[in-house]
Order: sequence, then C-alpha cells, then structure tokens
Amino acid sequence: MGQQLTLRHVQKKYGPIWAVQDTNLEVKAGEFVSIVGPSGSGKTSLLTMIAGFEAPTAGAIFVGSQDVTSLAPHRRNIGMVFQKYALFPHMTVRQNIAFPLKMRRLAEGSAVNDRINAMLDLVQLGALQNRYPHELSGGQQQRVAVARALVFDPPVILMDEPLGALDKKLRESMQIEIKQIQERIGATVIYVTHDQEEALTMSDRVAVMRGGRLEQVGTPIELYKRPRSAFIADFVGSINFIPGTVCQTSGSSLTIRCGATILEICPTNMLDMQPPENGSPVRLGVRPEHLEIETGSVNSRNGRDTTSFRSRPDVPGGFCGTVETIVFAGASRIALIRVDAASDVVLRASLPAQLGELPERGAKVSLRIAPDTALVFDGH
Ligand SMILES: Nc1ncnc2c1ncn2[C@@H]1O[C@H](COP(=O)(O)OP(=O)(O)OP(=O)(O)O)[C@@H](O)[C@H]1O
Repeated sequence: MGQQLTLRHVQKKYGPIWAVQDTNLEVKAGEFVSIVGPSGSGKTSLLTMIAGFEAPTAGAIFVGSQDVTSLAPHRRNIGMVFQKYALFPHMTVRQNIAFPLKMRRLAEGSAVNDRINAMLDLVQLGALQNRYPHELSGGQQQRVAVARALVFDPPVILMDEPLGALDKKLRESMQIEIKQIQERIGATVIYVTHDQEEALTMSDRVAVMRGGRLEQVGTPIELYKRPRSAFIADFVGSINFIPGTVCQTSGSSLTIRCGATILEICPTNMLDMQPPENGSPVRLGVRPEHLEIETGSVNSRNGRDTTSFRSRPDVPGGFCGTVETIVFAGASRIALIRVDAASDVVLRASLPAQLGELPERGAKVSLRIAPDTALVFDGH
C-alpha cells in the first residue's frame, strides 16, 4: 500500500541558484501526481531530494509519518526510475529486476520467481532476460528500470521521464501498464514528464513548476478549466490569447472589446485577478475547441455573404477571419485563422468532426466565442 508523501518548506540552492524555492506539497497515499514545467524549472531537483540523492538546503520530507530528510536513498523504501540511477552493467536483465528483492533479503523461491516473471512479461522483455544492459536498446533499458522500480511493491515510486526513449506506441501501452500496476498496488507515484498529455492522462493531480516554485497543483480538469495564470493556461493544453480592452465592469459581467468585437464575460472567468478598471488591457484566453466556426459561412465559395456577419449586432462574440492553413492532428483538425480586425492575431480553432465541408486556405470564415468559456488574464 502507498504512503503519504509530504514536503514541508523544501528548498534547494546550488551556489547562487535557487533550483527549488520554499515548496510545500502533500501527496496522498495511493495518489499519482505528475510534475511538469519548462526546462530548468526545478523538477529533477525536487525529485532528487525526495529520492535522497541530494539534501535540501532547508525543509523536511516525510514518507508517511517518518521524517526521511537525512536518510540514505536505499533506506527510504522508495522505488525509482532515474536516468542517473542506471542499470547494473554486470547483471543480466533478470538479475537487475531481482536486485531489489535480493537487497530486501527475500528468499529465492517460486513466489519471487513468479514476481520477476510477471515483471518481465509486463515490460515485454521475457525473451531478453539473460542479456546484459549493453546488449539492449535505450528503450529496452528503460523498461528494465521500470520493472526494477516496481518489483518490490514500494509504497512510494519516483519516476523521472521513465518513458522518454520509447516510441509512441510502446509509450502509450506502458502508460496504461504503469497506471494499472500503480492502482493495483496502491502506490504513491511522483512522475516527472515533459509530455503534458501523458501527465494529464495518467495523473490524479498535476503540479506545474515554474522558476523553482509550484505555480499550480490541481486535477487535470482544474488546470485546464481554471488555470491560475496565463502561463498555466498556455502550458497545459493549447490556448489562444486575444488582446482586448475593458469597456465596462459591473458586478455580474465584464465587457471587453477585441478589435471590432464586443464580448461579455462572466466574472468567474477572471482567475486570480482583481476586477480590472475600464480601459485596462486584458488578454482573453480561448481554447481551440471553444472557438465555434459558424458553419453557415464557412466557405466563401458556397455563395453566402460572410462580410455581412461583421455588422450583425445579433451575433455576440463574433470574429471574421481568413483561413491560413488546416492542420491534421490525428482524429481532429485545427484551422489557423487570421483575424480580419486584428491582423497580427492568428487563432487556432478545432474543426468539429461533423463539419462536412472543410474551409479552404484563403476562405473567409466567421468565428464565435461562447462568452462563458473565455478566460480573462492581465494584459500587461
Ligand atoms: N548540480 C547542480 N549544480 C548547479 N545548478 C544546478 C544543479 N542541478 C540543477 N541546477 C540548476 O537548478 C535549476 C533547476 O534544474 P532542474 O534540473 O531541477 O530543472 P528541470 O525542471 O528538471 O529541467 P529539465 O526539464 O531541463 O530536466 C536549473 O537552473 C539548473 O541549471
């Protein structure tokens, strides 16, 4: 069973550089938390302190109720998949996976052998179990490392880019496998990844780091729907930022002018922001799936008068634009649309699957933002 992991005021300074600033985090027993953030934001530094490879400059780390801050890595009972925690070169794949069990002095027997075989099956390396690490590809070596971290059912598992070297297909099947094992054994997992999609699909909560701080920690849906800052909104998923000016504020609504378009926004969409004054600059954040393409005027070749849309007062939150390109992204298609009224603004819009006729490059289209989906951020 997993154990709670607690970080209290953990900090790390390398010479003059604050790699991790005053950080508090509680990961519940059995919870899967991913840490994401730009390069150099402190993710690996945080993980290496939890593992015990580096001592914090200040603060304390608890596994369950035990303060492990000054314990050596092997005394912390934490499973690890780290680049720097390499495989043992003189041991075969099987011996590498068996090592944590041997360390814990589990007698060799059928139960131990079954456990190792199950791990070999899991990472699909049964046929290569007698090979040495130098006889494996980078991806195969990573899979051995994953098996070695999981084999002793540790209460806490740390993983730093464990699937980084794998191709997409294997990566996706390993994501599911890791998640299933984690749920089955109830382990607490801290998972560092550069792949936001991986973080969003695997995690109970995601922690976004920036400049050595946890800028927001929340469920994938919270981060996506209620990002605390423009940085988070941009980092988690895709978003359009549209510059605008506040025209009017009232208790129940905020009116914003974006080019020739007037939008009314719910105040609940002003996240972590004081109600702005009239005339102040803001940025509207709109997810591509919240930009609705008005299908009635999708293609100028279909004979409809798209230009009349601009002056229609009955279409709130509307923009006219020109299709620059259509990007095929697997099942979905994204249109890049340059806004007529603000030619330096190019918006990404998801094209709904039911949209039969695709707009062509150069086509005039009209777009609508549903007011309750737009987020408002400081424009400075
Ligand atoms: N041993 C070290 N000595 C000095 N500075 C370090 C050391 N390790 C990390 N740093 C610095 O601390 C900061 C955080 O680094 P860290 O490796 O934790 O970031 P990261 O988010 O894991 O980055 P990446 O995504 O590129 O792996 C960076 O500015 C880095 O240069």
